[in-house]
Amino acid sequence: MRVRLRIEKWVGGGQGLARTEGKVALVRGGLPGELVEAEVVERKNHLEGQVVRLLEPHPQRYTAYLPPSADLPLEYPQQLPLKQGLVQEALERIGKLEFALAPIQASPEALHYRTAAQYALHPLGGLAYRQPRSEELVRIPEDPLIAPPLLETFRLLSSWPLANALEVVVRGSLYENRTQVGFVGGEPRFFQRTAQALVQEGVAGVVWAEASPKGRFRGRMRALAGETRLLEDFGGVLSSVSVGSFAQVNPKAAGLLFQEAAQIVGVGERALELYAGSGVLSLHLASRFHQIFAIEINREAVGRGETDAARLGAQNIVFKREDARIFARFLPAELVMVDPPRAGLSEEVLQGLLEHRPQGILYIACDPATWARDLGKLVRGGYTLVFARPYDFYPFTHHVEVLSLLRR
Ligand SMILES: C[S@@+](CC[C@H](N)C(=O)[O-])C[C@H]1O[C@@H](n2cnc3c(N)ncnc32)[C@H](O)[C@@H]1O
Repeated sequence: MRVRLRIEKWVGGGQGLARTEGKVALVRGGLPGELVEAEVVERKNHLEGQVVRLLEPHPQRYTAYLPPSADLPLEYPQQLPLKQGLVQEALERIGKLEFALAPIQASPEALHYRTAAQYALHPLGGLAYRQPRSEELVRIPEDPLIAPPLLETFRLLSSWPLANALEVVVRGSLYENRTQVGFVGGEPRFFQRTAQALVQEGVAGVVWAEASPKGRFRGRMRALAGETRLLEDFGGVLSSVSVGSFAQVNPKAAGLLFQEAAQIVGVGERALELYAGSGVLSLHLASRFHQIFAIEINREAVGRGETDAARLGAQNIVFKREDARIFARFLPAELVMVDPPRAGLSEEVLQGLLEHRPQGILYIACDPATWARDLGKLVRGGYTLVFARPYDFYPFTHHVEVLSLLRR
């Protein structure tokens, strides 16, 4: 059904909220203040849909080309109060907490900031994005969100027939000004010659990964050509990254967050970092604690962390390839730092924190909703929220990171 809506505000997940005939409508593709025409369907308690026509666009709507993943087409300065509002609202509505956030930290670059990107391969050649919630592929001629080292790789991959892969992943380093490429799907032998050619063209390394139902790079992987790791600068700490496991995609913005985290945690005997990745945060805190345990489930990330700590002489960081749920084995610790995936903390980790009650909990989050849910439980369990600041790691999208500190 087609309706005319005035978007009142932006809510979690990048949807515009509007009201029509006593009902709430949540629609994608609209910005606060805009008058739009939307195609909506009836859900249990609300309407849901997609903007099909802008009747009165936002005066600061961003009109240059953006890929479909960029769901916040607004001039950069206007994006920041929206994101601040999303986090503040999550804290109040989901966490049931009254707390004034510190002002959002903008990304040092509004465009060309991403050092990692995944694309589908279009059957007619070229790189594509899958439309949200559909299998439809949209060919993308350029990607203004990717950082300079990735631009040449994007161009190379766009011009080559890569029909055997399901997806291609690019990871770059600003520090080295180079990239790695990962092909997902098909068989490694399909990509051998392409991998060698890419390395000849200046790509640092190429890997292949099977299309695993467990997720990207969670199944078999094989190095096809060149190097498997690059060094990246995260706020003055040189840490390794690789195409096959997690690393922050906006190193300049993440570097600012790690630096502020190191300033606010104080000093102590022992700290634990859960969901540590390759331990970049632990490396930032190495001089503040006598010993740090970095707990991470991904073997490759743990391997990179151990190599980084050895290269940087941080002998007091001990990596453990473990599930965060067993963190209590490494207690007591004055500080527990967590940076979980979007789902937030598992019930076991939350209960463990409430039972063992470390003095401080540093919580870094990439999903304000699950962060607010977890913070509500920690505060009702006796912790006080003493600091929280949103960080914009992902300009032109609804995503926002948060740095926060709780004390008991
Ligand atoms: C959001 S990333 C943060 C990584 C790191 N702190 C950083 O900034 O680079 C989340 C990390 O948690 C890891 N992870 C996911 N589930 C886990 C679990 N149950 N136990 C331990 N680590 C887990 C992932 O492999 C990933 O490296």
